[in-house]
Amino acid sequence: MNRQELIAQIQQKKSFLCIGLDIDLAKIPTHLLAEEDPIFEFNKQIIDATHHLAVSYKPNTAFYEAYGIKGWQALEKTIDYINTNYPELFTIADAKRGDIGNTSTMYAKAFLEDLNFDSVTVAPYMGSDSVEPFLAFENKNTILLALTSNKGGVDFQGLKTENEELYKKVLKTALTWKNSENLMFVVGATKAEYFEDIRKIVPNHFLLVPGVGAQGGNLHDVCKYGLTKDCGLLINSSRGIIYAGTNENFAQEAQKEALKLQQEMATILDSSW
Ligand SMILES: O=c1ccn([C@@H]2O[C@H](COP(=O)(O)O)[C@@H](O)[C@H]2O)c(=O)[nH]1
Repeated sequence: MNRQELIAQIQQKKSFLCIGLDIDLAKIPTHLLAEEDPIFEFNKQIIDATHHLAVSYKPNTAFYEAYGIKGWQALEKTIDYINTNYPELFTIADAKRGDIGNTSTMYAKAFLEDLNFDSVTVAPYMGSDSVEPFLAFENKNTILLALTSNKGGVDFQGLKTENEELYKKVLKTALTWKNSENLMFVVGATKAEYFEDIRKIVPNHFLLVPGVGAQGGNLHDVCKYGLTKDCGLLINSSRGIIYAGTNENFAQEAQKEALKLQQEMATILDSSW
């Protein structure tokens, strides 16, 4: 999917919501455990109930890898289901990969080619040659960790190097890499006070913003400086939406939570566009 298609979808749905599919078998309704593939069945019902309110879905691969081969198969079925039934949706493999060049090429192939996600999250720690194999994929996005939502995110990302914080150095350096137009950046909603500075460095790139909902980040605080003329934001909520209900009505409960966020987003977009 290209940038214009993503922006068109945001405008049409008045939403920049990304729903996280972080499946924990201990948290899904117990009646689904009798299904042959409970993870896929859960995802399918969540996606069917919320696809008109969201522009993106983000399975975090940890929640699939943890269930071995069955988990990986559920991930494959989930991405195939989205690509077949809702091809307009922007898909993110939240895998946080990155390694020496030839290994990164294999990671990129696995997520962007074989599984056919639109994007994958990547850690910048190993530098340019660990990220450029991802950036080489046409019409795909590499979402680089910049300033993460967790408390310890600032342990390293906030360290000053050459008189500026490491996360700023990551943003500036990444812009010099080949195919940098294929970059997006992860910035946590819990770090809203940093968005003004971040937008000065990356005024046009999309930011994937996790941390709204269960982690306590606030949508309006993020939008104050994060929003651009093209929106420029994908706001992720995982647990806050998918585990809103615990019984047979779980998909409807998830839809209600997604609708609340979408309505807030529509108000924000209406007042800024
Ligand atoms: O800085 C980061 C980067 C990634 N994440 C991931 O996003 C979701 C958030 O889930 P919630 O349930 O909405 O808290 C999860 O997959 C994280 O691993 C993040 O939270 N922060």
